[in-house]
Amino acid sequence: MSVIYNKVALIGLGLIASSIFWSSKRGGLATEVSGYARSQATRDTARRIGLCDTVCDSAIEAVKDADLVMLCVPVGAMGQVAQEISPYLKPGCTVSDVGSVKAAVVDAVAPHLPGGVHFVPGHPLAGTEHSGPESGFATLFDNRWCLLVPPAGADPEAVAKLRRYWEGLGSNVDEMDPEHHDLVLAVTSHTPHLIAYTMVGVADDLGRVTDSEVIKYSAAGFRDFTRIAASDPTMWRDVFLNNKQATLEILGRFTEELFALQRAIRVGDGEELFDYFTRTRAIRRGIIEAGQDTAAPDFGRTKTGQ
Ligand SMILES: NC(=O)c1ccc[n+]([C@@H]2O[C@H](COP(=O)([O-])OP(=O)(O)OC[C@H]3O[C@@H](n4cnc5c(N)ncnc54)[C@H](O)[C@@H]3O)[C@@H](O)[C@H]2O)c1
Ligand SMILES: O=C(O)C(=O)C[C@]1(C(=O)O)C=C[C@@H](O)C=C1
Repeated sequence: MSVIYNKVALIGLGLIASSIFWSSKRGGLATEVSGYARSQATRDTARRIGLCDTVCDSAIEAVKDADLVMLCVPVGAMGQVAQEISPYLKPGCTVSDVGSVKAAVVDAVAPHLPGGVHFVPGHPLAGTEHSGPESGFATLFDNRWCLLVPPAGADPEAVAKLRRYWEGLGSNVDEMDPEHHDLVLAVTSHTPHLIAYTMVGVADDLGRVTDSEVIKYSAAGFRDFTRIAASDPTMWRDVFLNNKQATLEILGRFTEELFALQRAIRVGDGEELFDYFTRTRAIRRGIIEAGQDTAAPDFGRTKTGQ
Protein backbone atom coordinates (compact mmCIF):
# COMPACT_ATOMS: atom_id res chain seq x y z
CA MET A 1 0.00 0.00 0.00
CA SER A 2 1.12 3.55 -0.59
CA VAL A 3 0.49 6.81 1.20
CA ILE A 4 -3.10 8.01 0.78
CA TYR A 5 -3.11 11.06 3.05
CA ASN A 6 -0.06 13.10 3.95
CA LYS A 7 -1.38 13.96 7.43
CA VAL A 8 -4.21 12.28 9.34
CA ALA A 9 -5.53 13.75 12.62
CA LEU A 10 -7.36 11.52 15.09
CA ILE A 11 -9.57 13.33 17.60
CA GLY A 12 -10.35 11.08 20.57
CA LEU A 13 -7.80 8.34 21.27
CA GLY A 14 -9.77 5.25 22.26
CA LEU A 15 -10.34 1.78 20.82
CA ILE A 16 -11.25 2.91 17.31
CA ALA A 17 -8.70 5.72 16.90
CA SER A 18 -5.86 3.55 18.20
CA SER A 19 -6.88 0.70 15.87
CA ILE A 20 -6.92 3.17 12.96
CA PHE A 21 -3.45 4.34 13.94
CA TRP A 22 -1.89 0.85 14.19
CA SER A 23 -3.59 -0.30 11.02
CA SER A 24 -2.63 2.88 9.15
CA LYS A 25 0.99 2.31 10.21
CA ARG A 26 0.83 -1.31 9.12
CA GLY A 27 -0.30 -0.24 5.65
CA GLY A 28 1.90 2.88 5.38
CA LEU A 29 -1.25 4.85 4.53
CA ALA A 30 -0.26 8.21 6.04
CA THR A 31 3.04 10.07 6.32
CA GLU A 32 2.10 11.52 9.70
CA VAL A 33 -0.67 10.83 12.21
CA SER A 34 -1.41 13.34 14.94
CA GLY A 35 -3.79 12.72 17.81
CA TYR A 36 -5.65 14.49 20.55
CA ALA A 37 -7.76 13.28 23.48
CA ARG A 38 -9.55 15.44 26.02
CA SER A 39 -8.00 13.91 29.11
CA GLN A 40 -4.38 14.43 30.09
CA ALA A 41 -4.22 10.81 31.32
CA THR A 42 -5.20 9.49 27.86
CA ARG A 43 -2.64 11.74 26.16
CA ASP A 44 0.05 10.53 28.58
CA THR A 45 -0.83 6.90 27.87
CA ALA A 46 -0.81 7.57 24.12
CA ARG A 47 2.68 9.08 24.36
CA ARG A 48 3.91 6.17 26.48
CA ILE A 49 2.73 3.48 24.05
CA GLY A 50 3.74 5.34 20.88
CA LEU A 51 0.17 5.88 19.75
CA CYS A 52 0.35 8.61 17.05
CA ASP A 53 3.46 10.25 15.65
CA THR A 54 2.52 13.43 17.53
CA VAL A 55 0.16 13.66 20.50
CA CYS A 56 -1.11 17.24 20.76
CA ASP A 57 -2.47 19.09 23.78
CA SER A 58 -5.32 20.63 21.80
CA ALA A 59 -7.60 19.50 18.97
CA ILE A 60 -6.76 22.73 17.16
CA GLU A 61 -3.06 21.84 17.09
CA ALA A 62 -3.81 18.26 16.00
CA VAL A 63 -5.88 19.26 12.94
CA LYS A 64 -3.35 21.82 11.68
CA ASP A 65 -2.42 20.95 8.06
CA ALA A 66 -4.29 17.63 8.29
CA ASP A 67 -5.65 16.20 5.02
CA LEU A 68 -7.99 13.84 6.84
CA VAL A 69 -9.54 14.63 10.23
CA MET A 70 -11.21 11.63 11.83
CA LEU A 71 -13.57 12.29 14.74
CA CYS A 72 -13.29 9.26 17.05
CA VAL A 73 -15.20 10.56 20.09
CA PRO A 74 -18.57 9.41 21.49
CA VAL A 75 -21.50 10.32 19.24
CA GLY A 76 -22.76 12.97 21.69
CA ALA A 77 -19.43 14.85 21.56
CA MET A 78 -19.11 15.07 17.74
CA GLY A 79 -20.87 18.43 17.29
CA GLN A 80 -18.91 20.21 19.98
CA VAL A 81 -15.58 18.90 18.62
CA ALA A 82 -16.53 19.94 15.07
CA GLN A 83 -17.37 23.43 16.29
CA GLU A 84 -14.03 23.72 18.10
CA ILE A 85 -11.84 22.64 15.16
CA SER A 86 -13.73 24.14 12.22
CA PRO A 87 -11.88 27.48 11.97
CA TYR A 88 -8.54 25.64 11.93
CA LEU A 89 -9.23 23.04 9.22
CA LYS A 90 -7.03 23.03 6.13
CA PRO A 91 -9.05 24.14 3.07
CA GLY A 92 -9.86 21.10 0.90
CA CYS A 93 -9.35 18.59 3.72
CA THR A 94 -11.78 15.76 4.47
CA VAL A 95 -13.57 15.48 7.81
CA SER A 96 -14.94 12.08 8.69
CA ASP A 97 -16.05 10.24 11.82
CA VAL A 98 -16.49 6.71 13.12
CA GLY A 99 -19.67 7.20 15.16
CA SER A 100 -22.09 4.29 15.56
CA VAL A 101 -25.04 6.53 14.64
CA LYS A 102 -25.09 8.55 11.44
CA ALA A 103 -28.11 10.87 10.96
CA ALA A 104 -27.61 12.63 14.32
CA VAL A 105 -23.86 13.01 13.68
CA VAL A 106 -24.49 14.51 10.24
CA ASP A 107 -26.96 16.99 11.83
CA ALA A 108 -24.53 17.85 14.64
CA VAL A 109 -21.33 18.20 12.57
CA ALA A 110 -22.27 19.49 9.10
CA PRO A 111 -23.49 22.96 10.18
CA HIS A 112 -20.10 23.76 11.72
CA LEU A 113 -17.91 22.89 8.73
CA PRO A 114 -16.69 25.66 6.44
CA GLY A 115 -17.23 25.54 2.68
CA GLY A 116 -14.37 23.84 0.84
CA VAL A 117 -14.04 21.14 3.49
CA HIS A 118 -15.36 17.71 2.45
CA PHE A 119 -17.56 15.93 4.98
CA VAL A 120 -17.78 12.16 4.49
CA PRO A 121 -19.14 10.45 7.62
CA GLY A 122 -18.38 6.76 8.20
CA HIS A 123 -18.81 3.83 10.56
CA PRO A 124 -16.54 0.80 10.84
CA LEU A 125 -18.63 -2.24 11.80
CA ALA A 126 -15.96 -3.61 14.07
CA GLY A 127 -15.26 -3.21 17.74
CA THR A 128 -14.89 -4.92 21.06
CA GLU A 129 -16.22 -4.36 24.57
CA HIS A 130 -12.94 -2.65 25.50
CA SER A 131 -12.24 1.06 25.32
CA GLY A 132 -9.35 3.47 25.73
CA PRO A 133 -6.02 4.02 23.96
CA GLU A 134 -4.51 0.67 24.96
CA SER A 135 -7.36 -1.44 23.59
CA GLY A 136 -6.75 -0.89 19.86
CA PHE A 137 -5.00 -3.28 17.48
CA ALA A 138 -4.00 -3.25 13.82
CA THR A 139 -6.23 -6.09 12.63
CA LEU A 140 -9.54 -4.83 14.05
CA PHE A 141 -10.92 -3.76 10.67
CA ASP A 142 -9.63 -6.69 8.60
CA ASN A 143 -12.46 -8.17 6.52
CA ARG A 144 -15.06 -6.08 8.34
CA TRP A 145 -17.44 -3.61 6.73
CA CYS A 146 -17.01 0.13 6.89
CA LEU A 147 -20.11 2.09 5.86
CA LEU A 148 -19.68 5.56 4.38
CA VAL A 149 -22.66 7.93 4.26
CA PRO A 150 -21.57 10.75 1.93
CA PRO A 151 -24.13 13.57 1.73
CA ALA A 152 -25.79 14.31 -1.60
CA GLY A 153 -23.38 16.29 -3.78
CA ALA A 154 -20.28 15.08 -1.90
CA ASP A 155 -17.06 15.39 -3.88
CA PRO A 156 -16.55 11.98 -5.58
CA GLU A 157 -12.77 12.26 -5.30
CA ALA A 158 -12.89 12.89 -1.55
CA VAL A 159 -15.23 9.91 -1.13
CA ALA A 160 -13.04 7.66 -3.31
CA LYS A 161 -9.93 8.63 -1.34
CA LEU A 162 -11.57 7.87 2.01
CA ARG A 163 -12.80 4.57 0.59
CA ARG A 164 -9.22 3.68 -0.41
CA TYR A 165 -8.02 4.60 3.10
CA TRP A 166 -10.56 2.26 4.74
CA GLU A 167 -9.70 -0.48 2.26
CA GLY A 168 -6.07 0.05 3.23
CA LEU A 169 -7.12 -0.37 6.88
CA GLY A 170 -8.46 -3.80 5.89
CA SER A 171 -12.18 -3.07 5.48
CA ASN A 172 -14.72 -3.74 2.79
CA VAL A 173 -16.46 -0.46 2.08
CA ASP A 174 -20.09 0.23 1.21
CA GLU A 175 -22.19 3.39 0.97
CA MET A 176 -25.72 4.10 2.19
CA ASP A 177 -27.79 7.00 3.42
CA PRO A 178 -27.68 7.92 7.12
CA GLU A 179 -31.32 7.06 7.94
CA HIS A 180 -31.02 3.62 6.37
CA HIS A 181 -27.74 3.07 8.22
CA ASP A 182 -29.42 3.89 11.53
CA LEU A 183 -32.30 1.48 10.92
CA VAL A 184 -29.98 -1.36 9.87
CA LEU A 185 -27.72 -0.79 12.87
CA ALA A 186 -30.71 -0.60 15.22
CA VAL A 187 -31.44 -4.20 14.15
CA THR A 188 -27.92 -5.59 13.98
CA SER A 189 -26.15 -3.79 16.81
CA HIS A 190 -28.07 -1.28 18.92
CA THR A 191 -31.11 -3.33 20.00
CA PRO A 192 -28.99 -6.48 20.58
CA HIS A 193 -26.77 -4.44 22.89
CA LEU A 194 -29.81 -3.18 24.81
CA ILE A 195 -31.09 -6.75 25.16
CA ALA A 196 -27.69 -7.91 26.45
CA TYR A 197 -27.55 -5.03 28.94
CA THR A 198 -31.06 -5.91 30.13
CA MET A 199 -30.43 -9.65 30.41
CA VAL A 200 -27.28 -9.15 32.45
CA GLY A 201 -29.17 -6.71 34.67
CA VAL A 202 -31.91 -9.30 35.22
CA ALA A 203 -29.32 -11.97 36.07
CA ASP A 204 -27.64 -9.59 38.47
CA ASP A 205 -30.93 -9.04 40.31
CA LEU A 206 -31.40 -12.81 40.55
CA GLY A 207 -27.75 -13.26 41.48
CA ARG A 208 -28.29 -11.21 44.58
CA VAL A 209 -31.10 -13.54 45.59
CA THR A 210 -29.15 -16.72 44.92
CA ASP A 211 -25.66 -15.74 46.09
CA SER A 212 -24.27 -15.18 42.59
CA GLU A 213 -25.20 -18.65 41.32
CA VAL A 214 -26.45 -17.13 38.08
CA ILE A 215 -23.09 -15.63 37.26
CA LYS A 216 -21.06 -18.53 38.63
CA TYR A 217 -22.79 -21.17 36.52
CA SER A 218 -23.49 -19.04 33.47
CA ALA A 219 -23.36 -20.92 30.18
CA ALA A 220 -21.62 -19.80 26.99
CA GLY A 221 -24.58 -17.87 25.54
CA PHE A 222 -24.97 -15.81 28.67
CA ARG A 223 -21.21 -15.21 28.90
CA ASP A 224 -21.42 -13.66 25.42
CA PHE A 225 -24.14 -11.38 26.77
CA THR A 226 -21.89 -10.31 29.65
CA ARG A 227 -19.10 -9.46 27.17
CA ILE A 228 -21.44 -7.21 25.21
CA ALA A 229 -22.86 -5.70 28.41
CA ALA A 230 -19.32 -4.72 29.46
CA SER A 231 -19.18 -2.19 26.60
CA ASP A 232 -18.49 1.46 27.30
CA PRO A 233 -21.43 3.17 29.10
CA THR A 234 -20.77 6.63 27.62
CA MET A 235 -20.61 5.31 24.07
CA TRP A 236 -23.82 3.31 24.42
CA ARG A 237 -25.74 6.02 26.26
CA ASP A 238 -24.95 8.30 23.31
CA VAL A 239 -25.95 5.63 20.76
CA PHE A 240 -29.43 5.24 22.25
CA LEU A 241 -29.99 8.97 22.80
CA ASN A 242 -29.01 9.64 19.17
CA ASN A 243 -30.70 6.72 17.42
CA LYS A 244 -33.94 7.01 19.32
CA GLN A 245 -36.48 6.59 16.54
CA ALA A 246 -35.01 3.48 14.88
CA THR A 247 -34.19 1.78 18.18
CA LEU A 248 -37.72 2.36 19.52
CA GLU A 249 -39.17 1.02 16.26
CA ILE A 250 -37.12 -2.20 16.48
CA LEU A 251 -37.71 -2.56 20.23
CA GLY A 252 -41.46 -2.31 19.60
CA ARG A 253 -41.27 -5.18 17.11
CA PHE A 254 -39.02 -7.13 19.45
CA THR A 255 -41.40 -6.89 22.39
CA GLU A 256 -44.34 -7.95 20.20
CA GLU A 257 -42.49 -11.12 19.19
CA LEU A 258 -41.35 -11.70 22.75
CA PHE A 259 -44.93 -11.49 24.03
CA ALA A 260 -46.04 -13.96 21.33
CA LEU A 261 -43.37 -16.44 22.44
CA GLN A 262 -44.23 -15.79 26.10
CA ARG A 263 -47.83 -16.67 25.33
CA ALA A 264 -46.81 -19.82 23.43
CA ILE A 265 -44.87 -20.98 26.49
CA ARG A 266 -47.74 -20.18 28.86
CA VAL A 267 -50.38 -22.01 26.79
CA GLY A 268 -47.99 -24.85 25.90
CA ASP A 269 -48.02 -24.19 22.15
CA GLY A 270 -44.99 -26.33 21.24
CA GLU A 271 -45.72 -26.08 17.54
CA GLU A 272 -45.39 -22.31 17.57
CA LEU A 273 -42.12 -22.48 19.49
CA PHE A 274 -40.75 -25.23 17.21
CA ASP A 275 -41.69 -23.35 14.03
CA TYR A 276 -40.18 -20.11 15.31
CA PHE A 277 -36.88 -21.74 16.29
CA THR A 278 -36.78 -23.64 12.97
CA ARG A 279 -37.13 -20.35 11.11
CA THR A 280 -34.33 -18.66 13.08
CA ARG A 281 -32.03 -21.67 12.72
CA ALA A 282 -32.49 -21.51 8.92
CA ILE A 283 -31.42 -17.86 8.99
CA ARG A 284 -28.16 -18.70 10.77
CA ARG A 285 -27.48 -21.62 8.41
CA GLY A 286 -28.19 -19.39 5.42
CA ILE A 287 -25.63 -16.86 6.66
CA ILE A 288 -22.98 -19.56 6.98
CA GLU A 289 -23.77 -21.12 3.60
CA ALA A 290 -23.50 -17.69 1.95
CA GLY A 291 -20.03 -17.33 3.53
CA GLN A 292 -21.15 -14.17 5.35
CA ASP A 293 -20.21 -15.22 8.86
CA THR A 294 -17.43 -12.71 9.42
CA ALA A 295 -15.69 -14.22 12.42
CA ALA A 296 -14.95 -12.17 15.51
CA PRO A 297 -11.55 -10.50 15.30
CA ASP A 298 -8.62 -12.42 16.71
CA PHE A 299 -8.01 -10.65 20.00
CA GLY A 300 -4.74 -12.54 20.46
CA ARG A 301 -2.95 -10.65 17.69
CA THR A 302 -0.37 -7.97 18.35
CA LYS A 303 -1.22 -4.27 18.33
CA THR A 304 0.83 -3.54 15.28
CA GLY A 305 -0.37 -6.54 13.26
CA GLN A 306 3.24 -7.44 12.40
N1 LIG B 1 -16.30 0.46 20.51
C1 LIG B 1 -16.86 -0.02 19.42
O1 LIG B 1 -17.14 -1.21 19.34
C2 LIG B 1 -17.13 0.92 18.27
C3 LIG B 1 -17.22 0.38 16.98
C4 LIG B 1 -17.44 1.25 15.90
C5 LIG B 1 -17.62 2.62 16.12
N2 LIG B 1 -17.55 3.09 17.40
C6 LIG B 1 -17.71 4.54 17.59
O2 LIG B 1 -16.42 5.09 17.67
C7 LIG B 1 -16.40 6.23 18.52
C8 LIG B 1 -15.30 6.04 19.55
O3 LIG B 1 -15.54 4.84 20.25
P1 LIG B 1 -14.35 4.10 21.02
O4 LIG B 1 -14.84 2.70 21.26
O5 LIG B 1 -13.06 4.32 20.35
O6 LIG B 1 -14.43 4.88 22.41
P2 LIG B 1 -13.33 5.04 23.55
O7 LIG B 1 -14.08 5.29 24.81
O8 LIG B 1 -12.36 3.92 23.53
O9 LIG B 1 -12.60 6.38 23.12
C9 LIG B 1 -13.22 7.63 23.04
C10 LIG B 1 -12.16 8.70 23.14
O10 LIG B 1 -12.76 9.97 22.96
C11 LIG B 1 -12.27 10.85 23.96
N3 LIG B 1 -13.27 11.91 24.14
C12 LIG B 1 -14.48 11.84 24.68
N4 LIG B 1 -15.11 13.02 24.62
C13 LIG B 1 -14.23 13.85 24.00
C14 LIG B 1 -14.26 15.22 23.65
N5 LIG B 1 -15.34 15.96 23.89
N6 LIG B 1 -13.17 15.76 23.04
C15 LIG B 1 -12.09 15.01 22.78
N7 LIG B 1 -11.99 13.71 23.09
C16 LIG B 1 -13.05 13.16 23.71
C17 LIG B 1 -12.05 9.97 25.16
O11 LIG B 1 -11.18 10.56 26.08
C18 LIG B 1 -11.44 8.74 24.47
O12 LIG B 1 -10.06 8.96 24.23
C19 LIG B 1 -17.80 6.35 19.11
O13 LIG B 1 -18.49 7.34 18.41
C20 LIG B 1 -18.43 4.98 18.86
O14 LIG B 1 -19.82 5.07 18.68
C21 LIG B 1 -17.27 2.29 18.47
O1 LIG C 1 -18.07 -6.91 18.91
C1 LIG C 1 -18.43 -6.00 19.63
O2 LIG C 1 -18.03 -5.88 20.78
C2 LIG C 1 -19.34 -4.98 19.10
O3 LIG C 1 -20.33 -4.81 19.71
C3 LIG C 1 -18.98 -4.21 17.91
C4 LIG C 1 -20.08 -3.38 17.30
C5 LIG C 1 -21.25 -4.30 16.91
O4 LIG C 1 -22.35 -4.16 17.39
O5 LIG C 1 -20.99 -5.18 16.08
C6 LIG C 1 -20.55 -2.35 18.25
C7 LIG C 1 -20.80 -1.08 17.89
C8 LIG C 1 -20.31 -0.54 16.66
O6 LIG C 1 -20.80 0.63 16.26
C9 LIG C 1 -19.82 -1.48 15.72
C10 LIG C 1 -19.54 -2.74 16.09
